[in-house]
Amino acid sequence: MMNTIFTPPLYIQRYEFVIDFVKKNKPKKVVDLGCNDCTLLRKLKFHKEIELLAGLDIDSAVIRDRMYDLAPIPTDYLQPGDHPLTIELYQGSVTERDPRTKGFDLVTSIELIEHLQLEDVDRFTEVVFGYMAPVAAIISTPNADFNPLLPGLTGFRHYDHKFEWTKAEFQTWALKVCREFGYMVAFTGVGQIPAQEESIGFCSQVGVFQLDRSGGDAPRLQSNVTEEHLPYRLLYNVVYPSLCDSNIFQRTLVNEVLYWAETLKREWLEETRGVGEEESEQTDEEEGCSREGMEREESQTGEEQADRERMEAGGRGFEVENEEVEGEGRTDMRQEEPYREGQSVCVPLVRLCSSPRVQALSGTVQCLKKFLLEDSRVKLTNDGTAVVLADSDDEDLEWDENCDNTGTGQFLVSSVENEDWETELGQ
Ligand SMILES: C[S@@+](CC[C@H](N)C(=O)[O-])C[C@H]1O[C@@H](n2cnc3c(N)ncnc32)[C@H](O)[C@@H]1O
Ligand SMILES: [Mg+2]
Repeated sequence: MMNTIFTPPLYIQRYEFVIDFVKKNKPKKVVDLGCNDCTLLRKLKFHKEIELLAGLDIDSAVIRDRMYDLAPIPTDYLQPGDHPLTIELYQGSVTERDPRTKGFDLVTSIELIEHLQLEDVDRFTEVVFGYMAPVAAIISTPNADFNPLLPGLTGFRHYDHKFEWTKAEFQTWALKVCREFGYMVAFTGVGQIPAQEESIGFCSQVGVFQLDRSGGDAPRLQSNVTEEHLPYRLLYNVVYPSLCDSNIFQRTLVNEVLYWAETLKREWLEETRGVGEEESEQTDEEEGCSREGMEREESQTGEEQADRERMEAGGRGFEVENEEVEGEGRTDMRQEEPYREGQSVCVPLVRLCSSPRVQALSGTVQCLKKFLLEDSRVKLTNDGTAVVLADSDDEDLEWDENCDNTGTGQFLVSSVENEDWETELGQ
């Protein structure tokens, strides 16, 4: 009923209120008490600053209902985020203390307290503000003063509500919390009817509590439970892949480098083949001379043009002009093109940095070199300035031990890597 008179619906406005707070305050650890089917958690999951997102509800069935919607999706593996994210869902009561809920930056309790008996509200108050002691807490509950404006409402707004507080009652409770536990509170809310009497306030009243650090340490409740006592039951726990994990970082960078190097190689082979055909009537093509062909400015194709545009779009891609690149000191754009060495094609690291993603991951050519030197899946030239690839269009078929002049079998390894991905993604 309530939702029909507000646009967007009242429950959405409550979630948006929390999301706006998160955007402004960037908490790293957030726990939602009375998380129900995790709707708010699903929205918060996209806020990159959050590193630990927890949910608690007394009703395990309602959590289980959609908890797997919080699982990482294939994109999370293919493009891991910069920040770590752990999600934990617990079944338990807000009236009990569990050490896993301590140390949070933000506790949210949206339309929960009115479902508790009043004596349990006292326990909730002690647990949240005395024991969990978050930096901030957002508590929302119906505003009984607003009820006369709700068409057709007799009694409470929901059959399970044990009480509905007026503005004055909510504020009395909140100010007592502040005094006892060392918090400051701001009163606000969501859901207003235009031209309503201002004194009535919002349909859902909200208290935003902030730990008051001005007066030193606030009094904290002594816990009479041992820290080993874990009354909440962990129902679901997932750690998202992130670039903070060095294995994931390395794998992401190598995949990106191999993909981009193969793309550049293929484009370059197509271009040199075109040049080769033009020149074939005049000269016998020798191995190693294709690079000269590429240096012919007039041979620029549409793809090369696109490449150069990509390089420019990469912005920092060619800061390498200021960097010392070991070996030949390549600073000439033309010398950054792939070149042939025996049966291999070498793609300069400088050129690979024209991929904005490779650039963003590695930072500089020197760092890229360092990362790749540590990885057996990538073969570098002796001077470490270029990635060595098999000189063929279909490396899976043709890059066998006979043509692997590097002895690393790098593409066999990298295709195993691809199979790993498929297993991981369940494809
Ligand atoms: C009205 S729903 C609100 C759900 C959600 N916060 C939202 O805004 O959409 C109240 C939730 O609190 C949960 N709940 C009730 N008593 C609880 C308790 N003692 N401890 C933890 N959760 C409780 C209920 O199971 C229910 O999911
Ligand atoms: Mg309610």
